[in-house]
Amino acid sequence: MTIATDAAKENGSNYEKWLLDNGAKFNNVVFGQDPKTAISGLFSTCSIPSSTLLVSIPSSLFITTSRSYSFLTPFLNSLSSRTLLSLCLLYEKKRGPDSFFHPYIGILPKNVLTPLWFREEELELLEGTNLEVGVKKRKESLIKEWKTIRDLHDGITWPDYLWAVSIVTSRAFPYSLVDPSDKTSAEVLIPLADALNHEPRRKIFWKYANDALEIVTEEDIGARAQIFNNYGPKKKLLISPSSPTHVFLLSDNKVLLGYGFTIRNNPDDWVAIKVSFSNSSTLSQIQIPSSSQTHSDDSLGTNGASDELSDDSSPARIPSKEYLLSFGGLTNTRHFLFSDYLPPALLAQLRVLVMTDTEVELYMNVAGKRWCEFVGYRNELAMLEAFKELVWKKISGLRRGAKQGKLKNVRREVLDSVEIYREGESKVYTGKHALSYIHAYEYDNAMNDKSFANAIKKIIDDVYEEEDVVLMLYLIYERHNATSPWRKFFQAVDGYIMMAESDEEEKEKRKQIEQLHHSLQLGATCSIFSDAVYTIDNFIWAANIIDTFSLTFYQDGTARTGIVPT
Ligand SMILES: C[S@@+](CC[C@H](N)C(=O)[O-])C[C@H]1O[C@@H](n2cnc3c(N)ncnc32)[C@H](O)[C@@H]1O
Repeated sequence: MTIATDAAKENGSNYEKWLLDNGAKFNNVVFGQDPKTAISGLFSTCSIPSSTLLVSIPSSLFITTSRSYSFLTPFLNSLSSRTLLSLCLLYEKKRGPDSFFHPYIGILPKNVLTPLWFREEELELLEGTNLEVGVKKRKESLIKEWKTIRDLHDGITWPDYLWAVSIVTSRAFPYSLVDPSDKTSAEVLIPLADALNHEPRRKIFWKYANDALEIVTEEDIGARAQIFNNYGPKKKLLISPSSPTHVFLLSDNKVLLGYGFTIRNNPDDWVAIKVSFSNSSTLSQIQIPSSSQTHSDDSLGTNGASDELSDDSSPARIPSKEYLLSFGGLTNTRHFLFSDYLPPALLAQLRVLVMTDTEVELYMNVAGKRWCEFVGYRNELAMLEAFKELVWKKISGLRRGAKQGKLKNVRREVLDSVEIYREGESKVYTGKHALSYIHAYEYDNAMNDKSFANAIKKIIDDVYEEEDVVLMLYLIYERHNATSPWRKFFQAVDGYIMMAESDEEEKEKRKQIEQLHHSLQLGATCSIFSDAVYTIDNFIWAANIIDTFSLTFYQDGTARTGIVPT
């Protein structure tokens, strides 16, 4: 969220005149304020069809490091391009009315509420989130950079520097837009183009032509509607575990860190999650860092993310597992989780992590093209447990952090913004990814089958309370369904018998099942549950399957039971 000052508002008309006098073009577009949020942006004056040029800004209005700023020379090889551009902006600001850019600088916000501007107490609100560690690191590195340049321009204070960097972070465009051959991470400030606010997935196109940046809408815009930019990638990205491109999607961690606002139900939300390997393959040894790394904040363009295995987290201490991981191209332990996307590489890595020695040995001989998609039933269950543990550690960290936040000395806008961010992160962890993976005979599946659900409701009062029984009946029901999607699984476990510890135990189990069978009065109530199919032996079979293959998972904080069939 930017805080527009009165001075900035007053300067608005000067600014517009400056833009027009210097060749900027507005095509049925005006500056305005969103009536609900009071955020300034660009609005249409009439309806605008797709493919229309909205604004055009000549390059003479751009602030770039390629202008001749001689004070930059000693720093060209030592400072980041973002810092260099920040120095140019500060230089223009210090020149006051003598600067050509004075009208532009006058409309820039006095602060940008990214976490770099948070007070100590406000930073506590980030505990347990992806940003917790990233923000501290980012601030430290900025302070270090500031110390190297603070004597320039007759002295640069930390607040001056923070302001300039925040303006660049929240408003600059990648320089490659102006010069596609530029492979550096240089950025450029483009007045007017930076007046557009962000909305995910908006179809807008920027192009550099005739020495000007042109912004073209790729969708129809209604009359007097706000015109949005999409600060994220303009092309649909393939989400691929081996490609870092999906980190360009502007999830709330990036939006908050780079631009100082958050988006409720952001469709582009993701979280970074990291698996650490240790010397043992037991579940308890899975170490999840208290907060996974985050990426450097971003401009209106994109930034890459690098990933390295630290010595500590290297699987090298388990030679055979290390071999399996490198064979499968799975040495990158950082993954990006979306609410509806679970990276296959993460699951494959967890399968390796939880492998027993026997599984490692067997798998070394058979690992082929479909690498680590499935190792075995035991392994699959252990892998899901590991995944659950990993995700639940993150969720409980988020919950703990939410409670710890002290509300004293916390600004309302920061509280609201962080709350939306935390909610988004939590939704990613509790999203459908794990549940869709467990395409199991779980309660919801069963109750989605109408004839089964109707029949069940006749015999069980509280179906939710009796989830296990529903699951047992559903297993038998599906086993006798010729087109069941789980036929392969049924074949694999056809002769499955439960090994009781003793005869006594076996007798006791049988007795309990007989009692259950009797109490349900199945055939008498409903033809679906015919006595010929719902025999005591089939009940025992279903109970065995549940005992062996079921696992508990959590949906919206409630424990549910499911079976992993393949
Ligand atoms: C490139 S500027 C956009 C124009 C800006 N609103 C202005 O008045 O100059 C980026 C800043 O606009 C604000 N912004 C952009 N999109 C927003 C959104 N969807 N919700 C809230 N604030 C937004 C944030 O303060 C962000 O740092």
